[in-house]
Amino acid sequence: MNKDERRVVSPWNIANVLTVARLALVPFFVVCLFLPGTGWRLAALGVFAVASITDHLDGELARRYGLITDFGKIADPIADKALTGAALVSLSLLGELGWWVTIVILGRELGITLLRLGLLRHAVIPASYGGKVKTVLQIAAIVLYILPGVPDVARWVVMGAALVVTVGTGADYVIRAIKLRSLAKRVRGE
Ligand SMILES: O=P(O)(O)OC[C@H](O)CO
Repeated sequence: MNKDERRVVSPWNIANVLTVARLALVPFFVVCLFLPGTGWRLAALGVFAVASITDHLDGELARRYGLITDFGKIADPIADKALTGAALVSLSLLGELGWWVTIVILGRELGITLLRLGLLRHAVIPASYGGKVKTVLQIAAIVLYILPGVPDVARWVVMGAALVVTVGTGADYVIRAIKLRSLAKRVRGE
């Protein structure tokens, strides 16, 4: 074991603080989105953009400075889901996005979160590369829905891609979880 592996990383590091800050921005984003007028819409877009940038930043800082913690591996996807979930539900409540899209995406996100938490005693399942691509696509689609005047076809193409990757990566996590569980059982000799 080298010095770095022995080093204990506090969960209260800059990467995790950014993750928690993203979570804290969610209510401000929702309030701005529901307030009438283009000014508030653009404010909602600004808050959403800042929160989304922290998604990229926290992972980058954690990797670069060795700040990867189990707390971060669990909290980062939860903060992402809270932000995108709040945006999707709000857009559906405003009548700007079909409820079925929100339900499919939230169903996948909730299911994978429960799967992650359920497997915690065996291992922490971090976000996969596909999961990160999925989040970027969801964020891009949501931005197109929030921005006034974007053609419907552009919104649909990006949201369609987000839906496909969301469901596909969800299935991939389920397969990984099944393999992990049977491996853990074999190790315990069950
Ligand atoms: O697909 P998930 O559940 O691993 O979530 C991915 C994260 O949101 C990427 O930052």
